[in-house]
This record gives sequence, structure tokens and C-alpha cells, in this order.
Amino acid sequence: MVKVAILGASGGVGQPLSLLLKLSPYVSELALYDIRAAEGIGKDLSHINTNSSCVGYDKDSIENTLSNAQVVLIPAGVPRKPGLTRDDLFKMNAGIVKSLVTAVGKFAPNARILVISNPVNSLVPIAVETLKKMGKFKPGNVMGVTNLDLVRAETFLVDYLMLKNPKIGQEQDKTTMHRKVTVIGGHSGETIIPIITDKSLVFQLDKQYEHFIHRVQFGGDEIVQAKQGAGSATLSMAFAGAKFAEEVLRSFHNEKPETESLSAFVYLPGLKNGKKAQQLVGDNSIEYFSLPIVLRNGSVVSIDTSVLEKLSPREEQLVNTAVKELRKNIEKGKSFILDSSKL
Ligand SMILES: NC(=O)C1=CN([C@@H]2O[C@H](COP(=O)(O)OP(=O)(O)OC[C@H]3O[C@@H](n4cnc5c(N)ncnc54)[C@H](O)[C@@H]3O)[C@@H](O)[C@H]2O)C=CC1
Ligand SMILES: O=C([O-])CC(=O)C(=O)O
Repeated sequence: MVKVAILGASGGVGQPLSLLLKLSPYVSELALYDIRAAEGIGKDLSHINTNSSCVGYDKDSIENTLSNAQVVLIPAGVPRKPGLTRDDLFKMNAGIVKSLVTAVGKFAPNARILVISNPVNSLVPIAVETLKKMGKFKPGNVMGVTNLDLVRAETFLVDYLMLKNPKIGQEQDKTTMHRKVTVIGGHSGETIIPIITDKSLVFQLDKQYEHFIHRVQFGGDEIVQAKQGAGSATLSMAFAGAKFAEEVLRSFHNEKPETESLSAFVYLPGLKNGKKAQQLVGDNSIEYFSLPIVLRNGSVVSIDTSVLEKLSPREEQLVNTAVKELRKNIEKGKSFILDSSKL
């Protein structure tokens, strides 16, 4: 029996995410919260004849939404328009995530918190520092959702390989190809680092390899441009978010993960292999990085650093560039909480 809460459930991401989780066999109770329209969306989904119940709450009912929730997904916040970076969303979304995480700390202190809102690189540090201040922080319970980067990398790898060899799409199971890539780092532009684990595929891609890297790093922009002011990724994000949440939920039942090398943007100190990860990325002070995680009972119990041990020179370059930007993003999130407590 697992209660899942979605904060920001009425939005472009929130609605399809709610639908997908209403269909999940791992959810027994779905609680939807938003500052607008969540009651109606909850009622709508409650007519679906799956095993879970579903209730939408009004903006004054965050306590009821969160009470007994074991998993909380946060897609609340403003999305990008053309010309904006994810970092430009910080001013609007930092306060939203701070107040929602404060409520989680109060009403569901043991919940696993999955942060979808952008900029993930700064909002996860905000979530962590908020909980630390409340004395409620557990390192394995806060995860920045970077799974859309993996979903994209898997899709694009097959696309580019098919340009070289059209038979790949016809003869091979695409999911076999999917297992040959992972994504680490952060969730914005050059902080996103796709790693092709089967290096023979890098040779096959040849000149397309750089295009592949760029497309994974800037895949979000592709959607922002195509939507022409109507927002950013919603449906593919809902798919990636629901997949990620299902892996968290499966781990409550000790079921093996379906996704190999499922990554999340996590707080490294306090996690098994966290120090090792810091050393391998060449910055002992970097506190957050997206890496493949090991989940148990819904929480991250350790990080898998093996991907960092076999980096090619090009991948090392990508890591160095990412770390420089990430350090700034992380600091920005931390100081939003730490500086406000000095006032
Ligand atoms: N991690 C990732 O890979 C991705 C992250 N995102 C991010 O997800 C966020 C949501 O995107 P969309 O759903 O497209 O935006 P949207 O504007 O369609 O929906 C956001 C929802 O949040 C709600 N909201 C605002 N303040 C709230 C509060 N204090 N409490 C509860 N709900 C609140 C709004 O009422 C709205 O329903 C954005 O920040 C976007 O950048 C989007 C795609 C991918
Ligand atoms: O691009 C955006 O703003 C939304 C997002 O994070 C993504 O699609 O990866």
C-alpha cells in the first residue's frame, strides 16, 4: 500500500503524470495537489477502474494531501518559453519548491521527494537545505528527476545509428540498444553528459557522435522551440517521471529495476560511494551529481560510480565543463536557503 502525492498536478506535466500513475499497479492511493483545479482532475481520474483511489485537493489542503504519503513528486512551477534558460526559472520556482518541501518536512517527513521542477540543478539543493534546516533531511530521500535525459539519449542513439545503418531499427530490438547509454551530470545544457557505455558504438556513430551529444544536452530546447511559447516538454516528461517513480515504487517491493543505470541528481555526501564519486569527477567539494543509483525501500542507498571509472578523454572533457556550471547552480540554490536564514 503506497500513497503517492503529486504537487503541481494540474499542469502540463502534472496531468499526464497523474494519469500514468493512476494506471500503476504500485500505487494504492493517489493524492493530487495544485493551487488550481486539482479537485476536478482528481475526480476525473477517480473514475478510472484501476486499483488505486484518487483524490484531488484544493490549495488549502496540503496537509491532507501529504498525510501518510510515501512518495511525493513535485512538478509545480513555471516552464520555459523560447529565449529562456532553465536558470531563468529560478526566481519563480525557488520559492514554490521551498514552500512545498517545507510542507513535506512537516506533514510527510519520511517521504521520498522527487523534484521535477526546473532548474533541477538548483532546486534539489533548495529541497535539501530546507529539510536540513528543519532537521528532517535523509540523504537517500531527495532525488532530482533527470530521467528524461536518459529517455532522450536512448531514443537519439538509435536514431543516429539508424542513419548509419537503417537495418538497426528493423532487425534489432531497440531496447537492446537502449542499454548501451547512460546519462550523468546535471539537468541543463552542458551539465547533461551522455555516456555511451559500448564504445564500439562511438566509432559507428563517427561524425554523428558530436551531434548526438548536442542533441541530448539541448533536447529540451528543441521542444520549447517547437511549442512556440506554449511551454516545454510535458508528455515525454510525464512518461520519464512516471517510469522513474515506478522504479522507486518497485524498490518498496524489492523488485529488480527495469531500467538499467537509472540516474538521479542526488546529494553525494552521506550516500555510499558519494566521496568516491566526488573524487572521480575531480572536485571533492561538488555536493550533487546525477549518477546511476541503487534503490532500496524507495530510498537511494548507494551510487554506482563504475561509469566514471571508464571515461574516454572526450567524456572527461564533458565532465570538467559540467562541473564548472554545476558548482554555480548548486551554490545558487544553497544560498537561497542559507542566506535567507541569516536575515
Ligand atoms: N526535470 C525535467 O526533466 C523537466 C522539468 N520540467 C519542469 O516542470 C515544471 C512544470 O512544467 P509544466 O507542467 O509544463 O508547467 P505548467 O505551468 O503547465 O504547470 C505547473 C503547475 O504548477 C502549479 N503550481 C504553481 N505554484 C504552485 C504551488 N505553490 N503549489 C502547487 N502547485 C503550484 C500551477 O498551478 C500549474 O498547474 C517546470 O518548472 C518545468 O521546467 C518540465 C519538463 C522536464
Ligand atoms: O527544457 C525544459 O525547460 C524542460 C526540461 O527540463 C526538459 O525538457 O528537459
